[in-house]
Amino acid sequence: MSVSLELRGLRKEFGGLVAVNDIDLAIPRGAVMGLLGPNGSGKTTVLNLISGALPLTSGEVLLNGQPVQHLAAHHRARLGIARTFQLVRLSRSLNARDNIALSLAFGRDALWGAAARERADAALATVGLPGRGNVDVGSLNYIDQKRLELARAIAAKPDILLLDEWLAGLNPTELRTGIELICALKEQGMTIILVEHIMEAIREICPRCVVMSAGMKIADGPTPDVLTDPQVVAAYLGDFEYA
Ligand SMILES: Nc1ncnc2c1ncn2[C@@H]1O[C@H](COP(=O)(O)OP(=O)(O)OP(=O)(O)O)[C@@H](O)[C@H]1O
Repeated sequence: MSVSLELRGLRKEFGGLVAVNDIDLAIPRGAVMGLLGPNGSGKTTVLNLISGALPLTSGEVLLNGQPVQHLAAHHRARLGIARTFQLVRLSRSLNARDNIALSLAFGRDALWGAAARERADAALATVGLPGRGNVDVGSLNYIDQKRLELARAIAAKPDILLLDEWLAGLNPTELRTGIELICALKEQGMTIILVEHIMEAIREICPRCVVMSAGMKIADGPTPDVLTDPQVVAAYLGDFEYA
């Protein structure tokens, strides 16, 4: 399987703080990987460095073998990197369809007008919001706002989907729906990095997990092995007996 995304010596310093400490990682096309770690371990920063929301201090981000770390976020989006944010970011002055259509105009296919609206409606249907294009974003409940944000991310048909705690804040029924939705995207062959604290979801969705602690990668392997790795348990529990 060819490599879709590769990180080489990825490093981010904020002043004296090393938030991401020389991470190496290769994600094959179609793989679904969980990115775990205690609060503040650097997970969101890694997503920001991949998407281009933040400039890196050193290292490389390769998309399908091509270095992209020098490119702006919108350029990387056009090359096939899409993401959701920890806090939902939607435009409340636009309806659901136009939130997606607007981002498609700047996306990889630069779609406008009827073509963009059609693609937007298809994405809404994929995430369980069929026929809801005209609704005001403000009238959507929390899970539907999350669905809409996901629809916007997948509408551009990205190669890589970065989900930053997309399942956080959902009730148990919504969580089930959310997990099934991500599993359906996985079945379609999308390459996904899932930053998540909900272990039930990680176990169900991700065959592979990477764990970060204090900016470093401390584990990478099959999820059942990683979740029982003493070093990972220690990082989560602060139990230095195992460290
Ligand atoms: N823009 C920034 N400026 C300064 N420090 C930052 C910035 N963004 C993140 N940090 C710091 O970098 C470290 C890693 O933060 P990051 O948000 O990547 O962690 P995380 O693993 O995603 O945490 P959480 O699970 O709580 O979201 C933290 O110490 C954080 O305070």
